[in-house]
Amino acid sequence: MITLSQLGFGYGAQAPLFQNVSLTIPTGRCVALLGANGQGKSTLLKLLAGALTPKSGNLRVLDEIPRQRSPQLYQQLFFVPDQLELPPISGQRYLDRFGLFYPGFDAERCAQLLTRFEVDPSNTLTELSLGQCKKFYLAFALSSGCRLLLLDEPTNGLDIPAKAVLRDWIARHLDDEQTVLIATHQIKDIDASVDALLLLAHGGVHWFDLWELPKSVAQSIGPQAPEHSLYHESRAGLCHALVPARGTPPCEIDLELLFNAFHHNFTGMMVELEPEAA
Ligand SMILES: Nc1ncnc2c1ncn2[C@@H]1O[C@H](COP(=O)(O)OP(=O)(O)OP(=O)(O)O)[C@@H](O)[C@H]1O
Repeated sequence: MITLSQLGFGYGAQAPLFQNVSLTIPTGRCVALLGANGQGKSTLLKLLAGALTPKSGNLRVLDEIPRQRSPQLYQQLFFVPDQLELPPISGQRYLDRFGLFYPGFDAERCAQLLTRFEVDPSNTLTELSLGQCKKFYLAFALSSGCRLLLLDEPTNGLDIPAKAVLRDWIARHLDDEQTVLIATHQIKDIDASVDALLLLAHGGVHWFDLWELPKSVAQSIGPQAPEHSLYHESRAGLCHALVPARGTPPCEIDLELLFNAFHHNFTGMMVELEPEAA
């Protein structure tokens, strides 16, 4: 589905953002792309979408080289950027015109989503609020039938009901042939929907399969950090810790805790949890 081999990229003369990154993202997964500000989340999505050219290495997306921007790839790849610029036409006209480009576009599903998002497609796109624009474009993306959806901060500007609609759609309508990559700082908005993480930290890209993770790590909450804690932090007077699983029944891991552990480059944690490449 997506393969990065020895990928390198940096802007101009700036220090490289990615160096020798090799990774495979399998088909059918819903992946949260996490990283502190400036770690390269949007850049990675733009590389995958063919908007930027790698400086070294190889990148393949749906068996294509994204930078070649083939119509075959773009019929199956939908990129929702953080900032949208839509033309001064009605939403319906936009869908009638650009929906034709996507063989799997489902106009009925799009209309249903727009109703659930409470966006009227007869309105002119340039007259929509930021959140309404986001909802419109997300409804288009989610009903495009594309095999790869790249969503950059999709919940930014969305109201609370719309976030629930987004989560529900991902849980119920994503099929085995579709992959979703979601760059976000709002992991709690989508944590129930994702089944893998890509963490950008310390110049590396770390893959976590959330189906596999509970086999190696567990979470404990108590008055103090357990002796074998890999990482812990205090929240409202209680200590939330990540500990080696050691045969304990699998439990849900707080993804913010996991992110913080990596962000603070807790060396023991990195050694214990460094995942196998997918
Ligand atoms: N067009 C550009 N030209 C030069 N540098 C850029 C450009 N776009 C991004 N950068 C730099 O590349 C780095 C990564 O930017 P990017 O937007 O990919 O990070 P991000 O992880 O998405 O950040 P954020 O969480 O703040 O959205 C930043 O240091 C940024 O300043």
